[in-house]
Amino acid sequence: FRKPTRMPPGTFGWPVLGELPPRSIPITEHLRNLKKKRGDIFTTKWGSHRIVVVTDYNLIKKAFNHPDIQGRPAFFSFDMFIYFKNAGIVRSHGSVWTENRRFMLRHLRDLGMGKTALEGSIQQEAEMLVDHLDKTCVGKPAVMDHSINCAVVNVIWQMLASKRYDVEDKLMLWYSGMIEENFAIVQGRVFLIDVFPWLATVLPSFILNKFFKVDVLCRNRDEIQSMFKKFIDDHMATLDPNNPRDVIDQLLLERAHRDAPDFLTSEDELDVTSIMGDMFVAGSETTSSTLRWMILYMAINPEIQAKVHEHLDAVVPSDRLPSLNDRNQLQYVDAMLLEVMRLSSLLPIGLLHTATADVTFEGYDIPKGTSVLACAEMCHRDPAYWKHPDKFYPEHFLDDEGKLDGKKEGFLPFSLGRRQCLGESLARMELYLFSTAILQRFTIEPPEGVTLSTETDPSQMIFNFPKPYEVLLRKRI
Ligand code: HEM
Repeated sequence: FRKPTRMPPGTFGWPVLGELPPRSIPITEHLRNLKKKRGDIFTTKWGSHRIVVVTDYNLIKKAFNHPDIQGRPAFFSFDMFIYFKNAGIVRSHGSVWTENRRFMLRHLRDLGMGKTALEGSIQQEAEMLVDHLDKTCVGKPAVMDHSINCAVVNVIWQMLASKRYDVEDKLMLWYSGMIEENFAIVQGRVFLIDVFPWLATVLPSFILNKFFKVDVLCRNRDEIQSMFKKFIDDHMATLDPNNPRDVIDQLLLERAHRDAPDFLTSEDELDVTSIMGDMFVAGSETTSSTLRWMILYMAINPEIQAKVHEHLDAVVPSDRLPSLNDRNQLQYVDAMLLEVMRLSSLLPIGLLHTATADVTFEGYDIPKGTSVLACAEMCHRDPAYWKHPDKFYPEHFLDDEGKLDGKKEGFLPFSLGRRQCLGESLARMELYLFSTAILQRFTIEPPEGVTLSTETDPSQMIFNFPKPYEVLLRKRI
C-alpha cells in the first residue's frame, strides 16, 4: 500500500481504496488540485490501479512516445467488449496492437483517409443530414442528436462494409440506442468495477446486474458481435480477391493468407469483429459529440457564427456544398473547429496508457503495470499556451496573417505519440464537411428566453459530452 520512494511525488492514499477521484467535481479540477501540491508529474491510486499523472504538454509527448508506455490498463468495462482477450486496436497490446493498427492505417490511407476519396461519401451524408434538419427542425426548438449520429455512423458503415442506413432505419435506431446505452453504463457505477476488478469475482451476479447493469452490457456486446459476424459471413460469401470493396474485404483477404480463403479461426474472427467495433465506438460518438459542441458554441457565440457565414458565403456558391477544395480559403472555419475541440476537450484525460516494463522517466521509476494519464484538458486551459484560456476564441489557431496554425503546443485532442488517434485525419475531414454543410444552410440560435450552457456532468470522467440542449435553426439558403 505504500508508494515506492522513487515513483513521482504523491501517495497511494487509503489502503484498498487509494485516492478515488470525487465524482462531484470535474476530473480536471481534481487533478489540478493535486498538481498544485505535487507538481507536473505525480502519483495517485484509484482502487487497485497505480497511476502516474502527467500534466505538462512536453512531458506527455515524451511519455506517450516511450516504447514501454504503450499498454492499456485492465478495465472491466473496456475488456468485456473483447471477451477479456487481446484483440482489436483500442484495447489491444503487443504484436496484436502493432499489426492491427498498421493494417488499419494502411487501408484507411488506401481508401483515401484525409484525401479526397472519402469526400464524396461524407458529402452525401452531409447533404442528407441538412435536408433532414431542414424538414424536421427549422423554426422550432429542436434537439440535435440522432440524425447527427446517423450521418457519422454511416461514414463508418460505408468504409467498413459498403453499407448505409436511413435515419429511420430499424437497424440504425437499434444500433444507435444500444451504443448510447453502453456509453451511459460505462460512464456510470461500473467505474467501481473498473477500479476494483476483484468485485466482478466476489459479487453475486444479481448485484452485478442490478447495480452495475453488467447483464445489459453483455447482451449488447453479444448482439453487436452477432451483427458484425453476419456482415463478415455475407462478405466472405461474395468476396472477389481481385476487387476488395471495403475494409471487411481487406481484413478477410489479409487473414485468409493464414488459413483457407473461406475460413477464419475464432481468434481471427474476434480480432476482425473487435477492429470493426473499435472503428464504430472510437469513430462515431467522438465525432458526433464534437459536432454537437460546434452547434452549441455557434448558438452561444453569434458574432463568431456571423464571421463563419461571411467566410462561407465569400468562398462557396449557394448551389453546391462546401468541399475540400475550398478548405484552404476557409481557414477561419478550421480555426473555429479546432477551438471547439480545445474548449470542449471531449476526452479530458485521453485514454490511459500502461507501462509494459519497468521504466525510468524523468529520473523517476514507473513500475511495470502502472498506468500513465495525460491531462489533455489541463493543457487546453493552460494560460502558458492560450491567450484567453476560458474564452471561445478561434484566433488562438490563426497567425497574424489569418493563416491556420493547427499544430499548437498545448493542443492534444487526439492525444500524442505512438497510440495517437488513428482516425484523426478522417475526423478532421468529417468535422469540416459536416460543419460547413450545416452552417452554409442554417443560422443556429438559442430558443427564445433560453440561456445555453457549456457545463458538463462532472460525474462523467471519460467523455465531456455536452448536456442535451435545444437550438433553433433558421434557413439561410
Ligand atoms: C473528434 C473525433 C475524435 C477524437 C477527439 C478522438 C480522440 C482520440 C483519443 C484522445 C484517443 C486516445 C489515444 C491514446 O491512447 O493516447 C483516440 C484513439 C483512437 N481513435 Fe480517435 N478520436 C476521434 C475520432 C476517431 C475516428 C473518426 C476514428 C476512426 C474511425 C478513431 C479511431 C481511434 C482508434 C482506433 C484509437 C485507438 C488507437 C490505439 O490505441 O492505437 N477516432 N482517439
